[in-house]
Parts: sequence; structure tokens; C-alpha cells
Amino acid sequence: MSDRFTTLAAFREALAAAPGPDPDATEGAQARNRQLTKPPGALGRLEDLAIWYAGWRGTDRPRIAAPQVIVFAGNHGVTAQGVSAFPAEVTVQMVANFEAGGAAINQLSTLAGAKMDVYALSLDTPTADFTQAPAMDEAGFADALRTGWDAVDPGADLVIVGEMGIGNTTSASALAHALFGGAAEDWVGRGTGVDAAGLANKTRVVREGVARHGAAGDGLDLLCCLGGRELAAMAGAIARARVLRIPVILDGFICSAAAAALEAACNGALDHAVAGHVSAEAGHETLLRNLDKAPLLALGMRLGEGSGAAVAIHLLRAAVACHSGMSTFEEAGVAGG
Ligand SMILES: Cc1cc2ncn([C@H]3O[C@H](COP(=O)(O)O)[C@@H](O)[C@H]3O)c2cc1C
Ligand SMILES: O=C(O)c1cccnc1
Repeated sequence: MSDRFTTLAAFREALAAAPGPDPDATEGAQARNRQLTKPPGALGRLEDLAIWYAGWRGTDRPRIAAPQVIVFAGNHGVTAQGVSAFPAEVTVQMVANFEAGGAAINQLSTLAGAKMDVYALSLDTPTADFTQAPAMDEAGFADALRTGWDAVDPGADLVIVGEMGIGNTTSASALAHALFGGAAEDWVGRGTGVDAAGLANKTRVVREGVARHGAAGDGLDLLCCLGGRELAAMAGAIARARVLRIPVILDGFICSAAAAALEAACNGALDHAVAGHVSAEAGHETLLRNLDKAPLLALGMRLGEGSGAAVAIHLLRAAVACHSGMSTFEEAGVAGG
């Protein structure tokens, strides 16, 4: 298995060749779960989460010691169409805020004991406006995928990818519409808070983008035409985590759209990922349903940055702590049912 890809074709091959979870660890975790001092199934979904995590980590008694949060930032040519409530300069300003420790994701990463890394992708050169041309050319797209791929720490035992990019809900909506069909209206939401006229304008932009690029090819081709560099980098990081068998918690609408492009290109590409939350952004719930992923949380969050997924780290930790720390009936001398 190649550890670093240089062409898009090699990326596709590495993803297709990625191993699944360890069947012995999964079976061992299932067996252990049956012996723990609780009625069968009493920890509900936490039990499934712990077994899923154990399988991917290759041990029936895992722990979460080294979570990594990676935030990717990109700028979007489509902001020229007036699709965001905020100006494009906010992207670079927020990168400075991440670096200074002042954003929501900084607090949540620290609280979860996660290392946080920030990557700004050519912010001075926004992608092309996708209503006029493909957002990226193939070389630029492969560079962004590779930035994400290389950003994953092979020593991490949990990965979260987040983003910052004014205009990127428009990009994510266009990608979701191209991947899953329906009408543009089904996939467009208010993002940072556009008004009704702004929503109608965004819908037009998404419709035009999909009319131009909707037949571009598979999920990765659509990501190249409609995505941004930070979406491509998120997809690259999720793919690398899949290859390294590191579980991923997906964040909101933008992260999920980038992830969906991978799954469309390669069935099973997201088997190592759970949905951390359902965001308030219109379209996220439908997108998760299309991915067959039930969100862990529904808190009305609509921030991105990896924030919803970072909150969900605590839930996954709760699941793994019970699974790996509890005594069995035999160890505790508790009578079975
Ligand atoms: C201060 C600020 C911090 C943010 N952190 C994440 N986003 C979120 O909002 C942006 C997407 O919304 P739209 O498509 O409407 O531009 C992304 O940068 C996303 O990460 C932010 C937005 C702002 C304004
Ligand atoms: O769900 C998200 O990821 C989201 C929603 C609105 C704005 N930024 C991000």
C-alpha cells in the first residue's frame, strides 16, 4: 500500500485497497461486551460505538489517548456571487484566531485533550467561481487532497477534520446536490446567516454550478469541480485515516459533503467514520440519511471548524471507557441473568 500518492489515480487505488476493521478485535470486543456487568444492551448505542472503535483499532480493549483535530482553511471564488453573510477576509482572520487559540474549536480541542493542527491552503489565491469554471484543476485538487493526507498523524487514535472557508456552505450544497440529486432548494441553507434574498441567490448559484459540472464524473471529480481546497483536504485526511485504520468523527454539513464525495467514489470509504452531530444547516440531515449515518448529537450547532465532532469525542470516550474499564460478571462476582 503506497503511503504517499502523487496522482489522483494513485489516491483512488490507495483508498480502494484500504483494509477494513480487524475481525478478531471486533469479535473479541463483542464477546467482552457480553460479559460486562450490565444487562445486555443496557448501554445502548455506546456499546455499538465501542465495538466499532475496537475493530478499527485492532484491540478488544482500546483506549482513546491521542485524538487529533485538523482544521483546513480555503478561499472560494464563488464568494464573488455574494453567497455569504460575511466577507471573504474572515477566512484568513479566523486562521489567525485559530493560531492564537481564540476560536471555539481551540476550546473544544483542549477540553477533549486533542492535538489541534491548522492548515491554510493558498488563501491568497481563491478557487475559481464554479459557476464559471471548475473550482480546481486536477493538479491543484491533488495537491489539496495530499495536504489532508499528509496532515494525519499516524500516531493518532481518533481524527476529526474541520474547516474554515467563507462561502463553503455553497460549495458543500452544490456537491451534495450533484452527488444525491433532488432539487437545489433541498440542499441550500443559510450558512453564516444570509437572508431570504441571499438564500434565493445561493440556490441559483448552486443550480448553475451543478448544471455546469454535475456530469463531471465520480465523487472525486465533483469534489474537484464544486469543492474548495479545504473540502478536498478534509477528504484526503479522511481517506488517509481509513488507510491507517484510525476512526474518524465527522463534523457538520461541509465535512459530511466532503466525506460523501469519497464514499461516492469508493464504497465503504467511510466505514471508519461516525457522524458526530447533525448541524442546523438545511440539508445535513438528508445528507446523513443518504450516508446511512445516524448522528450522535443534535444540538442545533451550525459552526463547522470541527466543533460538533469535537463535542462528540466525549461521547465516544464514554463508550470506550465503559467497554474497556468495566469488570466482567466473573471478575466482579456478580450473578448473571
Ligand atoms: C467568524 C466566523 C467563524 C466561523 N467558523 C466557522 N465558520 C463557518 O462559516 C463558513 C461557512 O458559511 P458561509 O458559507 O455562509 O460563508 C465557514 O467558514 C464555516 O467554517 C465561521 C464563520 C464566521 C463568520
Ligand atoms: O454544518 C456546518 O458544518 C456549518 C453550517 C453553517 C456554517 N458553517 C458550517
